[in-house]
Amino acid sequence: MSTLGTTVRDLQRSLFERPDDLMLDIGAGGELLLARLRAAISLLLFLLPLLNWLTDGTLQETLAGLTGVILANVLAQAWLALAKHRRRYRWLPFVTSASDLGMVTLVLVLLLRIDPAGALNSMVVFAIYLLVIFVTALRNDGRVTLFAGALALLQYGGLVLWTFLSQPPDTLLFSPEYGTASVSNQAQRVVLLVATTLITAVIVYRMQRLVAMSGIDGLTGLPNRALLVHRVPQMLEDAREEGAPITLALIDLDHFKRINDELGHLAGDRALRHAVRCLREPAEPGEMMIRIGGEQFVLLLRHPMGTAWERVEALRRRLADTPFVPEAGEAHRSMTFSAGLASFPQDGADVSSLMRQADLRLRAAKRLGRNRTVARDEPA
Ligand SMILES: Nc1nc2c(ncn2[C@@H]2O[C@H](COP(=O)(O)OP(=O)(O)OP(=O)(O)O)[C@@H](O)[C@H]2O)c(=O)[nH]1
Repeated sequence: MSTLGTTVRDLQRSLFERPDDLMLDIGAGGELLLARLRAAISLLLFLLPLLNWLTDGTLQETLAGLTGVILANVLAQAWLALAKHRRRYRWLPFVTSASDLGMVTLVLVLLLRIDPAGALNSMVVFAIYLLVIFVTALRNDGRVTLFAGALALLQYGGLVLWTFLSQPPDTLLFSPEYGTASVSNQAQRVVLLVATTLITAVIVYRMQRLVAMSGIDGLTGLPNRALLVHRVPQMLEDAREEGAPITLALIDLDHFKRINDELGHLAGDRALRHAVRCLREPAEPGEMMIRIGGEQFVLLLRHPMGTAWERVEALRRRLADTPFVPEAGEAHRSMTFSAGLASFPQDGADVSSLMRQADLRLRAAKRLGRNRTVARDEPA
């Protein structure tokens, strides 16, 4: 029961809360993929007015179709340009979903004027509502899925209601090609919209869980090495464009083997969690800590070298002043770390050169007696 409760709470969080930056970055990749697909499909749509003209359609119909397709292409190109932009626009998935749904509703309104029963019974147009909701899963953001589902319900439900209410009483909405549009078959479609929204929301939730599981270290709850490889290069790229400073600190706990040897591996795990709590609890905005393996961590600071050194020194003193208590009543153990710093772009233009430089300085810190932060090259 508690597992079910936890799942429901997690699901709620994934649907209503803003996902973290990693999730949003993955979603921005999905948005770009979708924008490319939309642009390609919009180009293909030019075939429709052409075919209409070739198959003896009226000039008025062809021109109306052409105007619609041009509008779809202009929008698709605008969304593509925004999705490609370096700056991630957090509102973009909401606006593009609304625009896609708006286009479907526009087509439906035009069809309703010609053949109301045919418009309401057309499976092709209705299926596009379902597709638009379904592809929100690529944005990795439950709020976008709920938004698209609610908007589709509002627009489609509104059109159905308006169509039925605007008919004279006892009129049968019938189309020779599409049959009768009845209240019950329209109600089924509304249920289908709700079901698609819920299924898509669950897919988003599962995708978020998978990303979290593959990118988070189970022992400490910190992001793991995967984040260093996938996210930090983009962070450096953004810093380069903005001319913002970034300093990478490579942190290694001192004599950690002794804790394991003397107190056992489980106490060693608790000591690791204790150290991480000490280093994380006063986290500054924009600061990111990654467990890259064993008792080694990378701390990314949005500061130039001098300020970063002061910050890491403050953390070092904090850990040294907060002893680890293995079990209630047992003797306290003092813990310390050594750190090597490298700043971007002076010490390296990419993650591996920054790591190499920070590692050299970390080794120097260990050599010089541990429990210190080294920010310059020391003679070997
Ligand atoms: N309990 C526990 N121990 C770990 C974990 N990961 C790595 N270790 C231990 O961390 C210790 C690292 O030892 P060393 O690399 O020799 O370094 P150290 O003892 O910290 O010494 P210096 O780094 O030279 O100060 C090893 O005993 C590993 O078994 C973990 O997740 N849990």
